[in-house]
Amino acid sequence: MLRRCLTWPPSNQFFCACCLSRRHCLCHEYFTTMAGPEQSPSPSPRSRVLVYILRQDVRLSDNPIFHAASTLYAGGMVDSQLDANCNPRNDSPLSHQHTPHFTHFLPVYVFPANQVEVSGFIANPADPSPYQEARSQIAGLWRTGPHRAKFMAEGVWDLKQQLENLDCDSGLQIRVGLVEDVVQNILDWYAGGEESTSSGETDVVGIWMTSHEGSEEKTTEARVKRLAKRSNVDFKLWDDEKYFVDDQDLPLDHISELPNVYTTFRKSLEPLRSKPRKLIPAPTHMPPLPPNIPPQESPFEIPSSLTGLTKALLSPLEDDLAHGLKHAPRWPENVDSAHPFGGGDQAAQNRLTHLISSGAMSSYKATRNGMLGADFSTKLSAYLAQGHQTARQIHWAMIDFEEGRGPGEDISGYGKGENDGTAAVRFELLWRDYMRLCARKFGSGMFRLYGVHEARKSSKWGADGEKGRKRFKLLNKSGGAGDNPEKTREVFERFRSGRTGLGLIDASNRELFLTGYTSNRARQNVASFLASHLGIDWRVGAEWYEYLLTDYDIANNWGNWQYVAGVGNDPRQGRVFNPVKQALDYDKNGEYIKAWVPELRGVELKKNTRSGNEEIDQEKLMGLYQAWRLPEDEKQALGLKGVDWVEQPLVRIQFSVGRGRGPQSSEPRGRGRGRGRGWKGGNKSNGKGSRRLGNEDKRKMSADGDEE
Ligand SMILES: Cc1cc2nc3c(=O)[nH]c(=O)nc-3n(C[C@H](O)[C@H](O)[C@H](O)COP(=O)(O)OP(=O)(O)OC[C@H]3O[C@@H](n4cnc5c(N)ncnc54)[C@H](O)[C@@H]3O)c2cc1C
Repeated sequence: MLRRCLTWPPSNQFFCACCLSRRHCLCHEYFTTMAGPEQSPSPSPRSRVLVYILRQDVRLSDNPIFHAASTLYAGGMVDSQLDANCNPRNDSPLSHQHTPHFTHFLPVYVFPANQVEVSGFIANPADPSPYQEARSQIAGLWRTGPHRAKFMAEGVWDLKQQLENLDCDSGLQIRVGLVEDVVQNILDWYAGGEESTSSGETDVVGIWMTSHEGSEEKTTEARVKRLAKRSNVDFKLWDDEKYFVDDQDLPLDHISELPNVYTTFRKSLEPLRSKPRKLIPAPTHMPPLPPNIPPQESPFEIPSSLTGLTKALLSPLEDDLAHGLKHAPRWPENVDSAHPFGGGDQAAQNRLTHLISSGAMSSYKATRNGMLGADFSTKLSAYLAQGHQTARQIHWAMIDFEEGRGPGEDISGYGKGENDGTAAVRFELLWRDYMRLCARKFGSGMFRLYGVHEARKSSKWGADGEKGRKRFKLLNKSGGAGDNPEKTREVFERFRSGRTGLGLIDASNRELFLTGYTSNRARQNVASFLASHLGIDWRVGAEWYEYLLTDYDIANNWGNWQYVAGVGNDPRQGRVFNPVKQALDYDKNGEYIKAWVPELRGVELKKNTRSGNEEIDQEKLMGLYQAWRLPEDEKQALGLKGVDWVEQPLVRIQFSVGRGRGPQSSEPRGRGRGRGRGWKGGNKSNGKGSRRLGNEDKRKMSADGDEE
């Protein structure tokens, strides 16, 4: 049943009315040429399946593999891999000579059993799971918590529906297990293994996947490659297209040349606006799924609805949602999540459109250090992390605004080129690239206690990576600083529960626990507090974030944690954020702390001046930032007497407002990652002496550059 093409593919050609193929069509089992007349049926050919293993590239748009599969199947050239100047890329991983001829395309998304707990997929609860629980190495926490699990499920389901809606027999298979086990199962099944019944007519001709910077993910890639080779199947690892500036356009011959300072890296690429490559169009037609598809291997079963999928992911976690915490945070009244967004390619595009048309993108530079509400920053991180969206999609949407196309006509700056907000977003997207490149450069050094210093063995950290370095308290044994691991575990529990006694830290940790999100400003303070004020192994903090963050991203999380902990690529080693000073700068009316620590909502901050005006009572504000400083009668009235985090805070920071820089006059100057706001040498946990910024500190702060 061949028809002449009217719209797609280009006219004067023929295509199969069922699957729209212009080439080898199995719907009616004949082979047709692109423009040739209808031919008589030939003997039934074997199906030739190209398998696409998806990980963090769960989207149809700007996806090189979907695009290539669609284009090649339709007999076209993969011509849309364009560089920033619209020139065809000469680095496409596809050459037509090396592309396997395929008749069917099998996209498979795998929930990897080493990272996501999959026991909730076991069909018969009496059956044991063949996999260990997906827990972190040091603190034994779940690796994927409920917020991200739900977001991932939504993204996968969205893609599945998009593929099914193309109406060309395409779709997405969902599997659980180790990626290599899933691949092995597919290969065995099609090779006619025991369990297959009607699969003998099919050959797997290729396995494609997108490369990833994580060391664990790299191991998976190597294993899949080995399996493919063993089965004589073509394996192709596609370049990651998720960079803002494509990694192939960097002025580096080898990753070892990546500068150890972000500023140097950024300067080598400016102006950033001119660097990203063009988008890859979303396919409108895909090759069909194979007629027979290997089932999920037992004992697991894949649910047939999004609700079922989410339930299977969440059920093992729900057994202990408090995660062993005696005082797990509870959702306070009258506060909204800053990140109420669902997962998926469509949701990502909607969010992006909202940011542009509401003006939030243009005002980003001014608002990005906020902590309350949905629009102070983009909240695109989770979409980027799961590959529901690419950085260059954000870039090109901003270009449209800057050049006066698309939404946002009413917003100031429309059609007037790059503005402070859009430039600042590009700046952050490049930070994200940089973290990914650091992950590539330092590999497993990202996860070591002494981070990249251990990997580098820098002289600063001692030629043997040991000498003169700061000691961290460990959870399982003494870290060498006379610490007691049992006590460290208790402190870590109070940290996770949002009961340290430091308002900003507790608000952020409670928000994170309950919503899966906390702002960049808060993250910096929390990480600094754990690593420097509490002196605890920063990696357990990173694991805690890995568990809870919806936007968890291996490079961004581990890279930022080690950066703030002073063992990463920070030119200003040893900075410490003062969470009281930071609260004064970024939560000067205490709204954020009151939102997430409801026990403190009753603290009355306003007082009348002699002239009858209202002003913030500085002493009360300090009591909000550290509740131990509240007057005794107020503690009594608020029911805070005897509460551990109020009366025995983990750290007491002596800090007072003065020298003309009271909160009303203190406008935040720094833009992030501690720049200008960090507090060097800040752990005053012994409570001795008042800490004010001396001239030396101020000098260093302004000289320290302005990088975020
Ligand atoms: C200790 C710590 C842990 C972090 N863990 C993660 C993580 O697991 N996943 C993650 O995506 N980000 C992480 N970040 C970076 C940053 O906090 C988040 O990207 C940001 O808060 C997400 O909110 P947003 O999308 O509104 O960001 P925006 O401020 O709107 O920024 C736009 C985008 O730029 C990128 N970006 C922004 N800040 C950074 C940064 N400091 N480093 C790298 N990329 C950045 C993100 O992709 C973000 O979506 C971490 C930061 C710290 C200090």
